[in-house]
Amino acid sequence: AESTQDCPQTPLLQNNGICLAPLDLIQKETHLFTDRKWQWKSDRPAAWDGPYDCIDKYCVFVNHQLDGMVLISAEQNVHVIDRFQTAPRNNTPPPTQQEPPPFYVADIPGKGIGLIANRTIRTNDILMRLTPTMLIQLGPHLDIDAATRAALYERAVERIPEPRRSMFRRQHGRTTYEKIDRNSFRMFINGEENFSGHLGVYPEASRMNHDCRPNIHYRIENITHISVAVRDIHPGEELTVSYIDGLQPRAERQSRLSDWGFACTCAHCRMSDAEAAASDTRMERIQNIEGALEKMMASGSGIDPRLGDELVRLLHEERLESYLGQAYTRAALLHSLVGNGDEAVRYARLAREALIREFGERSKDAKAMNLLAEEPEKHWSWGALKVAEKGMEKKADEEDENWVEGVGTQVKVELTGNESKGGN
Ligand SMILES: C[S@@+](CC[C@H](N)C(=O)[O-])C[C@H]1O[C@@H](n2cnc3c(N)ncnc32)[C@H](O)[C@@H]1O
Repeated sequence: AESTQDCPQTPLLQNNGICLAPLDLIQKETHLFTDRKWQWKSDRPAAWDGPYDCIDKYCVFVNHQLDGMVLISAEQNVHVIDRFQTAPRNNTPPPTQQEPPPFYVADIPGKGIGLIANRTIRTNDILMRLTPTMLIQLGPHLDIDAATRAALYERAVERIPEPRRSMFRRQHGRTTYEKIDRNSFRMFINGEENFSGHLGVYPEASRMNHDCRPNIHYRIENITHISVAVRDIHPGEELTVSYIDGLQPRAERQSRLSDWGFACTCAHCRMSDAEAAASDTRMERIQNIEGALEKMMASGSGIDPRLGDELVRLLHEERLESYLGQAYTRAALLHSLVGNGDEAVRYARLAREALIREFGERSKDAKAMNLLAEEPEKHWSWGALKVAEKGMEKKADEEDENWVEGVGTQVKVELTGNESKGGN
């Protein structure tokens, strides 16, 4: 690219009259990988090797304390991950002291391989706690041209130590790119900061097939992937997770899964049309209740705790136990607001348990529900509507507007919550 003839107009790409090809063109033609020195912070974090095979700002790093976890990312993310208190797998008790896993790998008709329970698993049992085999920033996965990306991924996979490399290669998918794309879990390692989005590769967890009514919920805490049972599971049952938002009617779910690359054969998708129609009606009702509750709580008026009871009942009927945390929370708040103390406390206990299962011990909503369960009178919602009603009377008398608005705002903020579900 020495002639200036094809140069773009921008002077930024020119250097002393010589037109430099844009970076992606250079990469496309030469697969120009470079090893680098640490640049972002002067100290190299002790657990990390690299940076290797850099393309633009993305390099390969290896963490030799986390069983050789391979990271493809911008260097600053090494420092983000380095702050996490992540237990390496090899710090788990030696195999002789470990219980054998409560599942085995088997061929599942129509689905490839999957996991089957070999003994009874109880609700809230944790089945797997995994550090990633690989972590890939979304940037290189989405932005680098396909040929360079394929070469980069091959180099990165070569750095995974055995036996994890073979396990990676045994995953579903024809190419390395497909194995990453079809099996990984989307995650954010640094909240909403730039460059936070990553794909986590956890081959042991990826053996779980999809079910629209899963018995396993997963969450990712920092970079640790945790699988928890959402109901009791009997020996011989398949362990399943949901790859999509499960609160959708059958046609919508199937369309999303077909975008994902397969036709779902789970029991819920194979139901008769009559059963599916009844299920879809329940799903519609769930959506309508959710909408009504949002409005109710935002306005702070017309609070009807029976809607909370119905929401919880419908989720149980639909076997959507992985969504119970928020539903129990809503039911607890509705009952608390109107002063139904016993019901509020009962739901708050259930909410606390479900929220810890879904979001972990550090869940803020679980802490709020713990307060409502243990010291209800200290919770903001406790009988608040009665107080608000008194306030309304007061407002009518004294034109005191701010007071009632304050209650409405608080209700809205508490209910919306900011904890989100995990997802592929
Ligand atoms: C993450 S992998 C799960 C493990 C996979 N069965 C294997 O053999 O490695 C996802 C793939 O499994 C298959 N699969 C998962 N859930 C399924 C389902 N409910 N119905 C049909 N195929 C399914 C699809 O081929 C999908 O692309």
